[in-house]
Amino acid sequence: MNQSKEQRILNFVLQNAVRGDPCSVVDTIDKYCSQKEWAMNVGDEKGKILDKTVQEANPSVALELGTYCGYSAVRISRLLKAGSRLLTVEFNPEFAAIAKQMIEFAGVQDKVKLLEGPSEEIIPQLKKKYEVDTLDFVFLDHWKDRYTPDTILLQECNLLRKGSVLLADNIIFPGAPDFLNYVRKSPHFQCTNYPSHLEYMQVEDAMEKAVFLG
Ligand SMILES: CCNc1ncnc2c1ncn2[C@@H]1O[C@H](/C=C/CNC(=O)c2cc(-c3ccc(F)cc3)cc(O)c2O)[C@@H](O)[C@H]1O
Ligand SMILES: [Mg+2]
Repeated sequence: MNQSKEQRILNFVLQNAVRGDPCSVVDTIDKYCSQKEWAMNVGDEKGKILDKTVQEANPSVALELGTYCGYSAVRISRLLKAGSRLLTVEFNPEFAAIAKQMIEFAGVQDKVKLLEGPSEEIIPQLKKKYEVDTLDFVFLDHWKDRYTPDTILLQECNLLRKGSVLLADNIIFPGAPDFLNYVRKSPHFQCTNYPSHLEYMQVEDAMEKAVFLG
């Protein structure tokens, strides 16, 4: 049976990137998805905003919702200091299997824990099952209509602390209007908008940073 696009992306990385070099994995995925097949990785332009936000937060414990092929998991984990970790959540078993191989090829498996399942089930398990106290950084890049319920769930599970940084992809395209409304209206978040472009395209997009105020 013919391969999925995600399998083709992984194969291109396995054949063209440098094993153990996360930057080469990120660059190789960007090369494939800009020249051969578009895919919903955060990409290099928004990826630079992600990099800066991660470096500023310098998280000990980070969470990603929506692993997909592992592009942003590799991108984030390459910036984490020794002893820090990224927990990334993916409920599609095929994508999880691809991402696992991508993470291992990049050599960041010691910093990244891929949690297979839906975020609404995983988030309430983070404290007890995954020994999380609070989250320093959260990257939201899963279904856009789930950003708000999961942000509320993170608060209900006491996983945010004063200064926890949330960064959301696709604020303009495909858009996350209820999330934008929620965080910008909430007295518990200080928001910053970062205009950019949709990955591999000239379409407008943006990222939103929401810092939890406690
Ligand atoms: C049910 C909610 N909980 C979830 N828990 C765990 N994993 C989840 C969850 N939702 C979705 N996922 C996974 O996250 C990923 C989904 C991401 C959704 N992203 C988009 O739809 C998206 C879409 C576009 C886009 C842009 C322009 C287009 F013309 C078409 C698509 C661009 C992006 O940057 C995007 O992030 C998948 O791997 C999916 O299996
Ligand atoms: Mg996205």
